[in-house]
Amino acid sequence: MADAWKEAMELAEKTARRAGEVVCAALQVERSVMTKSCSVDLVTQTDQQVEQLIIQSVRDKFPMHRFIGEESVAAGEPCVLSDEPTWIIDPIDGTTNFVHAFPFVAISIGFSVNKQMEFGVVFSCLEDKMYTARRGGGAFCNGERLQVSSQEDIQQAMVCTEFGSSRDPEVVEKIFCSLRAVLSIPTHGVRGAGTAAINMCLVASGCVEAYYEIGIHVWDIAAGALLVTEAGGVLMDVQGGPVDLMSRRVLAANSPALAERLLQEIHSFCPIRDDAAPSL
Ligand SMILES: O=P(O)(O)OC[C@@]1(O)O[C@H](CO)[C@@H](O)[C@@H]1O
Ligand SMILES: [Mg+2]
Ligand SMILES: [Mg+2]
Repeated sequence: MADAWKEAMELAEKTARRAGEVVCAALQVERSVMTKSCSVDLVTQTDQQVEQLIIQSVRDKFPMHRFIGEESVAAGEPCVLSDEPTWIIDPIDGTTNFVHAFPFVAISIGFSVNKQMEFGVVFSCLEDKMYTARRGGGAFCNGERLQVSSQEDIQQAMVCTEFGSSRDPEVVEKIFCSLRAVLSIPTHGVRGAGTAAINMCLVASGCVEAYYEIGIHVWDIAAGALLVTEAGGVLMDVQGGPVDLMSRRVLAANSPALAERLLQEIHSFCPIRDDAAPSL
């Protein structure tokens, strides 16, 4: 049976690669750094330029499709996931890495229909790694099939998480309490690429057994979520139960058992949802 979204997925890969060229070129020149929600929540003109490049490329081919783009939302566009075909875009995941030329920077493009992810594309442009997943079609990196780790023992697991961009003392305390608890299980180690999208690709690749974070946004994880499940992994909320892409909480793991063990150590909290009505 023909794949209704084959052309769209091909466009996503082609556009992610073009966007990666823009990001790599921008790394060679001075970068204009601005801030959003706080002094450490960074954005650059390149983020905005890349998002517009992706949206325009899609609009030219699919004028009726909808968008949830990180920088469009920051500029006041609604963050609403409907049943309509919707492109969920993080033009640069790892902007802080990009500003510091820390070599993990990704373009993340997820595609949803009827609130179900149909494909995900994450281009780690400094590594030249194109991660792709099609619902029911598997997950790949540069054409090589991905499979999550088969490690079942949490005490032999590597876990990814991030410190995030909140510097609220209560949030920082919870992040460090979770970090201490996960490390003290003990696990082999905790790592963070500085981008949720690449952290989820590392789970899908079997390089780490799990990734959790509270504070991410739907555009950080939409594409990576499908990569994880198509590579045989699982997604959960950090307190168990099904993942909610708008909740700003995610736990991705190689197996339900390891996820259930890990969530016992996470000190959770509830950020304002991505789809929450804007405060007056
Ligand atoms: O604003 P960006 O760069 O699109 O994304 C923010 C982000 O990189 O920061 C977190 C790490 O603190 C990641 O989980 C998340 O992907
Ligand atoms: Mg991001
Ligand atoms: Mg971003």
